[in-house]
Amino acid sequence: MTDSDHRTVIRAEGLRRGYAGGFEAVRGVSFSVERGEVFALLGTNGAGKTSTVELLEGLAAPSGGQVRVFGLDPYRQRARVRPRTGVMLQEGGFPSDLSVAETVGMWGGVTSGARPAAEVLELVGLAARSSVRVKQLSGGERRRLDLALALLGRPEVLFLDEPTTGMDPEGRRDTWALVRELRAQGTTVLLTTHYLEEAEELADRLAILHEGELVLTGTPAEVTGARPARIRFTLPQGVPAARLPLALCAAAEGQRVEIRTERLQADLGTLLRWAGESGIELAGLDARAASLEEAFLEIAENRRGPAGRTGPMAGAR
Ligand SMILES: Nc1ncnc2c1ncn2[C@@H]1O[C@H](COP(=O)(O)OP(=O)(O)OP(=O)(O)O)[C@@H](O)[C@H]1O
Repeated sequence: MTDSDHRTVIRAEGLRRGYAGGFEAVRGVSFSVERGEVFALLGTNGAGKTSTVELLEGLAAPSGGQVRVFGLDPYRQRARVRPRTGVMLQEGGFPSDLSVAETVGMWGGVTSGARPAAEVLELVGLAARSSVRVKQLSGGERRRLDLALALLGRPEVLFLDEPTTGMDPEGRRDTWALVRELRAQGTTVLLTTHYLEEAEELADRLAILHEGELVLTGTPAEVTGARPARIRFTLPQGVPAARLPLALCAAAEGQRVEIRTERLQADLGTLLRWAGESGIELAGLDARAASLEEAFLEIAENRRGPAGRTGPMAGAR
């Protein structure tokens, strides 16, 4: 069975991308995306996300391996693949003197089966800004316009490269709601993001890239579920951490204590009973399951090369 009659919409196998000068930004990446799925590609700055997505979009040919979208080669068979995809690049680059409506109209003119401009502007929450010139839009509004253009052709597959960068929290929530709505209508979404919360909110599955290699793939629950939860608090002066119940695997620095556990509920119960019975107040008590951010940082830390190629941690700021 081929991908074109199968549920698999995107398939990357041993994908490589080298740049002039010999640097290889993508080093043997394999994954697949199923129809109707939101798949997030995460990674530190320079991990190779954009280099990978451009191969999927057919903007460049891989230097090794293979990519298929709808069972087709997106580079060599671009004319057949492109009309079925929507691409939101990191930089839209449209003429800044045109109004929002003119920009959408111009784009619609070269898009087959385009949605009406008013409909697409309504979708991305820009209807009230349609007569404003592009150069007068805020950074977040420009991202919405980028998204509007990507949605014009009612794409089966939507590539979103850092879609909410520059958006305020409300804009981000609106965009998340829109992505969920598109998924509910059957659109497949491949997303890159620096916001781990965004991946946690949206992704059915995710992959973490590091220095051009895929180091982890799974659902958000699989990625975080394999890691311990943690409980943090500060003990009152005069109460040493040595007095904590032995069953708790605690590490202390002065009065500040951190417990790492795979049995969050049981250990939290033990701790609270002990504190209650001893009349001890646990200041700043904080208990939480492992987050995607922790999984991400762990990978980035463990794999940081001696030459320090790894940039600042995305999402850690
Ligand atoms: N045209 C190019 N020529 C040479 N090297 C390049 C080129 N484009 C990207 N690179 C390098 O390839 C690596 C991967 O870049 P890429 O933009 O794919 O990473 P990214 O994960 O998207 O990063 P970011 O999160 O910062 O957007 C980086 O080290 C980058 O400097």
